[in-house]
Amino acid sequence: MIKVSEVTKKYPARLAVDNISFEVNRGEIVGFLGPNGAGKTTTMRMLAGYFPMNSGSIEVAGFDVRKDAREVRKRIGYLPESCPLYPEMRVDEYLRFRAELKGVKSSARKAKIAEVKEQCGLTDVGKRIIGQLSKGYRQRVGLADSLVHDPDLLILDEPTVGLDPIQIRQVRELIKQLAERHTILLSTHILQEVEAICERILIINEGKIVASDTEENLHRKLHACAVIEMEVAAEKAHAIGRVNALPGLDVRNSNALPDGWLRMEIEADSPEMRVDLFNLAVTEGWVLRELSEQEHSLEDTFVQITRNLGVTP
Ligand SMILES: Nc1ncnc2c1ncn2[C@@H]1O[C@H](COP(=O)(O)OP(=O)(O)OP(=O)(O)O)[C@@H](O)[C@H]1O
Repeated sequence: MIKVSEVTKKYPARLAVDNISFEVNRGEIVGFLGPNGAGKTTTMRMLAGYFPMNSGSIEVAGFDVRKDAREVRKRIGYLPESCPLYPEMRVDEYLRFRAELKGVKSSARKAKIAEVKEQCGLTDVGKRIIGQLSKGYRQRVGLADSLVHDPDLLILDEPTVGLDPIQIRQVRELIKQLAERHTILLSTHILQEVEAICERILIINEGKIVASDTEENLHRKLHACAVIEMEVAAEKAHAIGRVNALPGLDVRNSNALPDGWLRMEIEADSPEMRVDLFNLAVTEGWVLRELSEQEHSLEDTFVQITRNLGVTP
């Protein structure tokens, strides 16, 4: 659905996108992640045909963004970061205007507008003035606008930025529903958003694509070893010495707790080494009250990927 090949974009004082290539398949929901200034918005604007690139090529549904801009725009629904709505217009009026501009046939316009309003939960606010709506509702109007010409592909740039937690949840639910019928590329720096919505993650950092995989695979690639948390009733120096004496296990943090308990964070070659630790506790006669594998969050993974490149997100 999207094929980006060796694309570069330079601003006068900054190389914003540096020779990136990636693909998005039809039906996929891909999260486009990156720290501030990484190049997400610039890439999305180029994809939507709003920004020229310096070199490389972008195809959307087989059409070249530069040569067949009209065909590409027909197939893309683009929700920019700050949605340029007309605040003095009423919702219905605005959607009619946008549908006309996007070439929706006049005979189909009324039904299409009703459909996207229904999809975006706007049915009751058609007569309201956009500038008087809450930010969450304005965002829905932006989404309805991006859908009105029935595009195959949705490009959503930080769709929940500035919304309150309830609105964020509603917009996420809406995006999930849209994902049933559309291919979606969604930029965000909110990691929970990616976890909640996306099937695959593209990470961009300093204008370069540094990772592209499912969340699970990214975790697996980055965290080949495991961290095990263990709490035992044992004397600190002795217990650490005994754990470290086992091959493939290394105590990286320890904390003596009240009542003689000791908490250890142990790096292990594999999570299965919890069995070795259990056997050690039995042999040593330690009372054991916790033995668990630490979960890696997407945040850990993201920080590690960007830190590996010498950048703090
Ligand atoms: N119109 C512009 N002129 C000059 N430099 C720009 C322009 N737009 C963006 N930049 C710079 O290009 C780089 C990439 O910006 P971009 O907005 O694409 O990043 P982003 O990943 O979307 O960031 P954010 O998460 O903060 O929105 C940044 O260093 C930014 O300052």
